[in-house]
Amino acid sequence: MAYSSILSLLLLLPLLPLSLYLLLNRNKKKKPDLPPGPTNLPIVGSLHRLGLLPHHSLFALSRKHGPLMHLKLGNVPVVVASSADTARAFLKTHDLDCCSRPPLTSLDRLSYGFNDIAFSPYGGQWRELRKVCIIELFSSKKVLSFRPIRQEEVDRMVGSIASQTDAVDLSEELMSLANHITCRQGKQSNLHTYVTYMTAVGKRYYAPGEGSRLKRILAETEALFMGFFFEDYFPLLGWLDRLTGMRARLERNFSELDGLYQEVIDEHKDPAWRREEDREEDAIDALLSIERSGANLTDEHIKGVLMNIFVAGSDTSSASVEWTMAELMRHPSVMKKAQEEVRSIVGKKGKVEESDLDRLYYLKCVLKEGFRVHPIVPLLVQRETIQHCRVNGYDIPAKTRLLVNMVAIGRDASVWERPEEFDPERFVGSAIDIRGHDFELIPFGAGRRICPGMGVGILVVELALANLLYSFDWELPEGTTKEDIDMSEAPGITVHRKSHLRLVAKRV
Ligand code: HEM
Repeated sequence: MAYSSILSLLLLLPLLPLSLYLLLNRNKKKKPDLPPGPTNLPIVGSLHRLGLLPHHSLFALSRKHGPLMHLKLGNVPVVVASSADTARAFLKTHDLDCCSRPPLTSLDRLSYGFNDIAFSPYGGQWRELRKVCIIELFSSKKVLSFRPIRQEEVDRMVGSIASQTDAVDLSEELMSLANHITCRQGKQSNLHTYVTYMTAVGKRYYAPGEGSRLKRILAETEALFMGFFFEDYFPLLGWLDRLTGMRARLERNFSELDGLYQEVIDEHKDPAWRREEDREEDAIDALLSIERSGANLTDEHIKGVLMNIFVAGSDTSSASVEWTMAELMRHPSVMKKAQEEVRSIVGKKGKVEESDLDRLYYLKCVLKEGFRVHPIVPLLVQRETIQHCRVNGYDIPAKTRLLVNMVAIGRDASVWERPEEFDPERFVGSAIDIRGHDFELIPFGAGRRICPGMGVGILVVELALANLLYSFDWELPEGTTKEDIDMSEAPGITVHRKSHLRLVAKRV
């Protein structure tokens, strides 16, 4: 008996290492099968590869590593979607797994601890705030009710351009248009201001003096959004942000913006202001009355929403028209065709109105091509995965940052013929739309976090461009040719031209 036990023990002996291996690895997780990507250096990962225009650096990397790429920025895992298919996988198939936002240092501070829509993590609070704002700011009824204001401001821009004999700074005119629409001044005095087309910021912060103040503050906000904070990539080194001065800059910008928002809120809380006869109820009133009703909404949420509107609502529309006008100047035959369309459809009426826009088919093709070649928010707004998902057979762990690269998607040679060329004809007869269903072209994003201002953004851009083409013939300043037009980009979440677009406008 003892002999047979010893024998079976001896026979089992070779299996011992295998059993030990299985025992030791029982609780170990399988290593995730991550998408391919560049080799990451210790500590910095691939941060050194990004440069000032990360959408272009990432596009170059995706040509080497493919449409789904994994890399590390500092300590942080990042995936980059660079094709329509991978964008669809993240923003449609796995939208719920990927619809949060990363808690970046600057966003945290400037959104009052994520009490906003654009930068707050996915959850009940974001859903509530987005719902209120969609009803109060972005519903078709609201957008329609602000139509006269959009028209008046576009007319004002046309008048201002017509009054200039030298080359016009079109970038400045468009920026001014977008800001006027956002911060619409009231009829009477600067205290008795009334509704804006979407918020009601009250005073004309873009008026001389106030305007340059707002512009400077917002330029700094943009710079801080793109600024490098150690905390975001190396959480243990967050204290270095004090040494670099970034923390102090952030605090300064925060308190300037806070002062501005507080003024708007105090004004709306003032009983005299509230009784003002001429004043229609606006979004701030609506948010304040929800606050008064005891709902879980505070002044900080209202300030967070104001920040979103200042940042997301104005320079996006102006940049879209600016880039498209620059391309039209480089492509005179396209300009001519677009002008012929708008002039023949609108006739001798004197201006283009919103009711004309539906008939301007070629103009819409021109704008689509503008968005394809120059996506204004080229990496959308960074997202963060909420839970693990599998895309294209690869693991995408929870808490991975997601970048969707619109530059790569817009120049994907397997989708677009001659992708480097600006040619609106490619959209003639094409069913591709820009409203978040066709992932080849999603300038407003897609899925749950799609831009809620898309409807109004499209109207402003179409109305402004149509009137510029209808009212003027455009020439380059004397001594310059179309080859001289500088098409370089300035760094930022929203991509602007590096140099202002200056053109000579001839009234027709
Ligand atoms: C041509 C004009 C515009 C463009 C190209 C644009 C583009 C975008 C893009 C790409 C996103 C990110 C979407 C995503 O993550 O999937 C976004 C988000 C957003 N946009 Fe716009 N936008 C424009 C106009 C506006 C306007 C006029 C407003 C409002 C005043 C606005 C308010 C917002 C807000 C609040 C978000 C955050 C949505 C969320 O996270 O839930 N945008 N926009």
